[in-house]
Amino acid sequence: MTDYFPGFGNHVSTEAVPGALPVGRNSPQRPAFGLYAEQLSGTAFTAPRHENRRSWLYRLRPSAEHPPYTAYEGAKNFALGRAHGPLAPNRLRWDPIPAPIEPTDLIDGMITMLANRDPADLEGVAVHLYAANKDMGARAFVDADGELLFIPQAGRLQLLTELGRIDIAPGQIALIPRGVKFRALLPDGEAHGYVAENHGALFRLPDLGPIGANGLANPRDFETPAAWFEDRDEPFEIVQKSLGSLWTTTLDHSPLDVVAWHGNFAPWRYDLARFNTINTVSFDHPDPSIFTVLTSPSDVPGRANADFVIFPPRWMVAEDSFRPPWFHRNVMSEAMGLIHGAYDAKAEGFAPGGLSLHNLMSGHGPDVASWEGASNADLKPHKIEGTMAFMIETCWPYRPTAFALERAQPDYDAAWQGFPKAKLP
Ligand SMILES: O=C(O)Cc1cc(O)ccc1O
Ligand SMILES: [Fe+2]
Repeated sequence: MTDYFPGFGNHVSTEAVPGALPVGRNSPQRPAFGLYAEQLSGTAFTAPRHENRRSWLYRLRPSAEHPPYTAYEGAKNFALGRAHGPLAPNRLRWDPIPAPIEPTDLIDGMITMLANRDPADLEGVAVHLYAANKDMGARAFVDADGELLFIPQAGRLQLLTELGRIDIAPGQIALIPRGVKFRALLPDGEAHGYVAENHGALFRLPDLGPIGANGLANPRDFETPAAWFEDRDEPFEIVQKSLGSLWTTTLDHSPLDVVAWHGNFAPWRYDLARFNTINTVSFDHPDPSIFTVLTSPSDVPGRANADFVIFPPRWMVAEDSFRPPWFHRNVMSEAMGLIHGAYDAKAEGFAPGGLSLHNLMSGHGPDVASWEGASNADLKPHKIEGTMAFMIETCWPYRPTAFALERAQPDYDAAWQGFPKAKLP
C-alpha cells in the first residue's frame, strides 16, 4: 500500500477501505457504508483555480457533531498573545528551552515566542517552540488560525492527522493545514522543535525566475500521506486554537475517522536534505532569498507574509568576498532557529533549539569572532557541513510574548561589541 504520494499540491485520491471513495461525484446521495461527505476548504470557494485548495473527506461521523467549546485551561504558554506596550528596537536571542519536568504532550508543550498580526486579519505568522515528553492519547489539536509548519529539532514526531499519518525526524519538516485535526506521538519519548503558524496565504513553492524549471525545493520531494483512520469510540478531547485563544470540547469518538479523501488541501512532509541549494560561483554573498523553501505571499508583490528559508550544508567558493552573511539592516523581520550544528554568522551563543529575532531595521550580521575569522580566512573552496539553520522572515514586525521577553539572553548585544575602527589613510 502507498504510504505517501509524491508531489506538492497535487490532487490525491485515497481510501483506507476499498470502495469508500465515491467515483465521479463528491457528494452522492448515500456515500458508501453510510460515511459522511464533508468539504474542507483551505481557500475561498472562488479563489483562482491555480490557488484553489480543498479536499473532500468521507468519515464515520460528521465534524459538525460536537458539543460547545469552552475555554481550555492548559498550555499556559501557548497562544498568549503579544506583549503590549512599546517594544524596544533591540536584537533578541534565546537559549533552548529546557525539557519539561511534568508529563507534557505536544499541546501543553507549545510555547509562543513571537507573533505579529492578529490571526483574524488572515495575515501574519507566529513562531512557537515545543518541548514535549508525552504522547497525545485521546486528544487532538486543531488550529483554525492557520497552517502549522513543524520543524523538529530533537526527537521524531508521528503526526496522526485526519488525512493520514506523517513521520518526521529532525531535518524533515511537516505541514498541517489550517483546520486539520491531529494528534502527535513521540517515538523517542521526547521531542523539541519549532512551529511556524502561518495565518496568511498558504505556503507554496517560490517562483524560480531565471533559475529555470528546476531547483531549490523540487515539488516531487513533498510527500502527502495516504488515507488512514482510527475507529475509537471513547471520550476524546479536541483542543482548538481559534482567534488567538485555546478552546476545548469532548467527543465520544476519535475525530481521526476519515476513511477516504480526495483533493489538494492536505498535510505533507519534506526532507530538507533534498533541497537543491544554489549559491554564487563567482563573488559576493547573495541575498538569502536563494535559500527559500516555502513562501506565503502578501498582497504586495515580492514582499512575503512569511518565507521559510534554510541555511543548509553547501560549498563556499566565492573569491575575494566576505563569505558569511554581511552586516545588514532589513525592512523585513527575521526570526532564526537552529536545528543542528553551528551557524556561520554566529560563533557563540546561538545553540541548536535556540531562537533569535532581528526585527525590522535592526543592525545585525556576523558577530565579532565570525567577522574576524572570515576576514582573514584562506579563500579556498570550503564546505559548510553538519549544520541546518533556518529563518522565518516576514514583512510584519514581530512582537515577542511576555514569556519570551522575560527569558531573552541578557547580553546579546555583546555579540557585536569590540569591532576595531576603520583606519583612514
Ligand atoms: O541575519 C541572518 O543571519 C540571516 C541572513 C543570512 C544571509 O545569508 C543573508 C542575510 C540574512 O539576513
Ligand atoms: Fe539578517
